[in-house]
Amino acid sequence: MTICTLTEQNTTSLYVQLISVAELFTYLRRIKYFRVSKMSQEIPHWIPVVDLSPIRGEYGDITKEAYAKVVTQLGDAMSGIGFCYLVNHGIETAKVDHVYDVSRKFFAKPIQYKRKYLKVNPPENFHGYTEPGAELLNEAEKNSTELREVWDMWGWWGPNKSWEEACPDPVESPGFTEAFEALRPEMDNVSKKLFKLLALYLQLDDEDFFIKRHRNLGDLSIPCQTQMRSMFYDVVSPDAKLPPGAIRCGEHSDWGSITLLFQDSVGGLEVQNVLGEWVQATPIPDSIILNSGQLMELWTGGRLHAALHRVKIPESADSSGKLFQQPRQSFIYFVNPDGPERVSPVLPIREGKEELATKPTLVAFDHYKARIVEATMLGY
Ligand SMILES: O=C(O)CCC(=O)C(=O)O
Ligand SMILES: [Fe+2]
Repeated sequence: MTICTLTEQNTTSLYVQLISVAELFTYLRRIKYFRVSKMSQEIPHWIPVVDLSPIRGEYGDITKEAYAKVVTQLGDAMSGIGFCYLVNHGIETAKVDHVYDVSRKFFAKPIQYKRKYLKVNPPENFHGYTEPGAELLNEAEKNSTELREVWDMWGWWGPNKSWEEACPDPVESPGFTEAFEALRPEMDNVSKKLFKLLALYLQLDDEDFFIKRHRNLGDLSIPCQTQMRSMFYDVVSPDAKLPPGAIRCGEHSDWGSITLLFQDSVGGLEVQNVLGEWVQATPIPDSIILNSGQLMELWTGGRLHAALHRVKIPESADSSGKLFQQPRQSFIYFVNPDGPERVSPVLPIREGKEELATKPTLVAFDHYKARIVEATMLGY
């Protein structure tokens, strides 16, 4: 009996010595994944594509039968890797292209021009321009440098500067503000449909649970931190000395309810799956990438998890064999609950997400402000 036990122990320790620490880590995560994943049959090694054509059109016109055609696919994706591509989402391509166009023109302007629009009064208000390196989404890597520059278009305006004062000069940047504003109702419409689908998937008692907590969608008078964010990742010259830990966007999870992301064809976005592996979010033309944020994770007891993601600098060989980086443009609609909303789990805590049970109830406004302070300590 004793000999047998010793032999087992020896075998185990020998095995542990033979496999690398990295393999051990992956192995442990895998065990944990199989324990936590009762809903998804597959290990998420890719980002699923969800076709929204059954629910094209106005939120108010979509039937239960139409939602039923999409609900499982969307919900499985969001409770699996936590990310999916939305195709046939019905958002007008011309409006999306217009935002790309005005964004590229704005970011191409001299830094002196862009600095006129630096954010005033964050975290109370987060509208305006952010210089490269001034914001750090990866709170754990305080010494890294995130190379993106950002324009944030706050939705609710509150007691701050007037809209006209805070937006780029209409002569210097014609159509800039209008492009974002034209897209906003479209984003609100698709967001409401997604909230309906998620509530149906999760079988919440009230299928309008999320809708009721995002009345800011379509009503700009409601205090909230829903925002559009346009991001430009400039070319880095092959000979440039990058600061240590330079990355386009450090690993992080988003802060709010859901995120809708448009990216150009350059790529570089990666999503971490439950095994700790980085999965490429390869650009799919005309798609939107959807993911859930920290408040959605908390609300759903971890059923919809806020996956870590990052944007690496893509490198490819040019004719001289040097590495070069391509510029990249993306933009996001970050959907957040109405500001005073108090968020705590409404579903049983998912296995593996026990830490959520220990979190205090978060007030949407306070949570977002705390995240802004954390991310912007360097730059403002
Ligand atoms: O630019 C991207 O593709 C992603 C940026 C991002 O994840 C963020 O700003 O939260
Ligand atoms: Fe993000």
